[in-house]
Amino acid sequence: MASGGANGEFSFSSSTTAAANRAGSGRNGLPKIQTQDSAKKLSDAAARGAAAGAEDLCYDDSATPVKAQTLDELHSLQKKRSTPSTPITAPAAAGNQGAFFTAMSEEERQRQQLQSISASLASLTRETGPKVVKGDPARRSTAPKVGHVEHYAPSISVTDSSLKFTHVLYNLSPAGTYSLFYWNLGIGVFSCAVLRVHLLIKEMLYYKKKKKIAELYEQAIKYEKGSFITSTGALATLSGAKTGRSPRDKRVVRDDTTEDDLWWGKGSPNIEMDEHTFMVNRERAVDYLNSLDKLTLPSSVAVFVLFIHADEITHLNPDPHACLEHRIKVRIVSARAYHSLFMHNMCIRATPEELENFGTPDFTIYNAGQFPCNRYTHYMTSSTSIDLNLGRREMVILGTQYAGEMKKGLFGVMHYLMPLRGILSLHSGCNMGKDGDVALFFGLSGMLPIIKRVALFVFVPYPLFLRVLARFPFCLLCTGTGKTTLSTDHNRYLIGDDEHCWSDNGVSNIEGGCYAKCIDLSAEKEPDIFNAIKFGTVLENVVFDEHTRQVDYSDKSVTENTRAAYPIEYIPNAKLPCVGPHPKNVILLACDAFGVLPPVSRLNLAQTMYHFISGYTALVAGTEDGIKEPQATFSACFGAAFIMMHPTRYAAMLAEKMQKHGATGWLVNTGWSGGSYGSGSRIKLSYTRKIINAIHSGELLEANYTKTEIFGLEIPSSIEGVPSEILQPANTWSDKKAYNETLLKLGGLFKKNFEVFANHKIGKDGKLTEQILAAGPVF
Ligand SMILES: Nc1ncnc2c1ncn2[C@@H]1O[C@H](COP(=O)(O)OP(=O)(O)O)[C@@H](O)[C@H]1O
Ligand SMILES: C=C(OP(=O)(O)O)C(=O)O
Ligand SMILES: [Ca+2]
Ligand SMILES: [Mn+2]
Repeated sequence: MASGGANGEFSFSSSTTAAANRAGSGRNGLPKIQTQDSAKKLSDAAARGAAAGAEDLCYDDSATPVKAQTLDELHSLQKKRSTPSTPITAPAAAGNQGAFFTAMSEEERQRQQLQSISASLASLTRETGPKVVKGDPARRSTAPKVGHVEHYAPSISVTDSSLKFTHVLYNLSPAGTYSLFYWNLGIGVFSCAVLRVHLLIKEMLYYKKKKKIAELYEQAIKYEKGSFITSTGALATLSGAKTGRSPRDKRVVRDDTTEDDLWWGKGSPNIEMDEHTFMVNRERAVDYLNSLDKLTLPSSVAVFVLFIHADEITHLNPDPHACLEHRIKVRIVSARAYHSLFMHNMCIRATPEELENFGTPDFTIYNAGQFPCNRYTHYMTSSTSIDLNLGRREMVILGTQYAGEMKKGLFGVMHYLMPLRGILSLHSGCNMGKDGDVALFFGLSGMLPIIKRVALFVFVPYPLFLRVLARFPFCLLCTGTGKTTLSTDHNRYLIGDDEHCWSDNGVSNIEGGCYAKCIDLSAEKEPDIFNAIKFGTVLENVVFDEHTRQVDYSDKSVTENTRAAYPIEYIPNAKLPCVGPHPKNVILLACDAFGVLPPVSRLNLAQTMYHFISGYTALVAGTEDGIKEPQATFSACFGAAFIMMHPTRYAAMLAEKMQKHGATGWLVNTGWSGGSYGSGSRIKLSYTRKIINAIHSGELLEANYTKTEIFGLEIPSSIEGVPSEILQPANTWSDKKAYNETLLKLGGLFKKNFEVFANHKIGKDGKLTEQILAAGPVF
């Protein structure tokens, strides 16, 4: 089946003799491409239909059943002792938001912003846009400023919702803080000669941010049960019944545009819906949001997802806004301050000037997560639906409050838009050494228990559905593979922990913040992440001591997927702006709970592609009777849940870029050693860090290698600081027979998973294709 680039140097042919070429495809088996300008756009026809006969690839997902049966129980889990006693009183009227801009009259600016918000919230079928009022209804003292738009409606009828005001909180900012910002800027300009410029930027961003955070905290604490300030100043919150993403409820509108560009059918993560159903859900979300007393729009209405082209940014240029070419202006409309603060932290924050000139958003998210979708609506299979409409540039969220849906939803949008521009979107962490050497860390999302028996889901009307969710008999628990943990490295500059782009000019972060797992977090093992949990950080689903407000990171009472979302400048050595040159090392992370993959192996290009397309990690299945066993998971491109086009399209782009820029591939097992889950143990994080250091420094390129059986992986004989015996998995298993059986079992699973990719032909040259097919396990 045709799939891939019209210009493609890369192709996957259905060669069955590929294995025969294996011997010749050692690590030097592939010549480097010398092309100068080979960032070729791959044909739009690439993705379609390619998955025929595929197994379902989208395994790395589904929402976590929360460990509570009622809302009260959920809230009681969060705190270690009694119920909260501190009365929350509304702060004395902060007055209305101050005027920071003089170019346009404040009056006019507000009127325009309110109108734009009203337009976003307008019902498309009934009355005009809602009357939008700025400010918290509880604080309002003066006459409200009202924004209102006329809307072309097929038939206008008036309902109660059109008679009420919708209160909108945005650009939450007590007047005066900006003067601090400008004061700081002044000092900054003065002391520029002595201070590193990026430190200044960090500080300025900090002050700019602070004002917004304070009010979002107040809103959360006042209106959202389960919101507390922890001992380090973070905002602890609960995400409700869903404590992980729900990829099986992620739907994409299939229309004329997406029909050709996107990957549909078996194996694809894009579950289709039609335009009409999208509009039904959109209307449902908008009606819900308008029925509320107030809405919060994060950090002002305008949150930028800023995406920068590295070429126009020399690495000393501190201005992250220098290049606007690939950024997308996103408006997030949500009911919860928690969601606003989350997106404020995770997106690239706009400057005051950008907010002033925000105009119409490029993309809008309607987050009505507290409200379920209606199962009588066509296509709906549960009370959760995350709906993407690329044509309308909108996303609607119903039935899940897990904030990660928003960030990963936008990632999906980038996975669509960027490849169309010849830019590769990556589900990877990224950091850079002092000498400018960049490393990418690919790995599957972790901590996403899979509900296996979805059929057991019995619909009970909200809010009783918590009871049902708690009763899933079987789920898979997996841990993260290490993107966030390993890219956050005290000796290197952090470019980002999760979502990047690789263009002709280098790498850039899509986001402006990090989303770290907190389970078992410790200051000793992960100091930078630990210290980033402070004022401004959103702390999801953690348990804390009611009196000391100290978080117990080992407590899994609410969920194992506890999370912290913080702005990237909370990491002391963040690289701002978050861009870097072309990667030198591409590290594929797998948490192998079978314990048979080596802690590190060097990959040739064909092997890198094989493992990139496979996207392996292992989950640990927990059953009701407490038996736990590893289960292989394959997720193409280490993120099948987020890609929009066929995996081979991204893989071909990665191969081309790695060849062109001479990047080396590595496979790092951050999982088990000395036996499978249950008998062996997880490789120590300190060892993995030593291994990663040896990759960064170039030490590992110089090592002596031996090749393994079955997978044909090249293992170094020694690494400074790591016991040599653990480098060869065979040595660490006491039961050699069990080792061989497990190795063969895993090899078989890889083979079976890859079958579906064997029939892909991209472009004319089948050479790399054959090599990739030969680069998997052979036995
Ligand atoms: N050897 C190891 N390498 C990497 N992470 C480890 C290791 N051992 C334990 N961990 C833990 O595993 C988790 C990795 O998760 P994370 O870095 O968030 O993954 P991702 O960002 O890829 O989803 C962290 O909680 C980390 O502390
Ligand atoms: C951000 C997420 O993933 P990760 O585990 O890759 O950090 C998520 O799943 O919500
Ligand atoms: Ca992820
Ligand atoms: Mn992560």
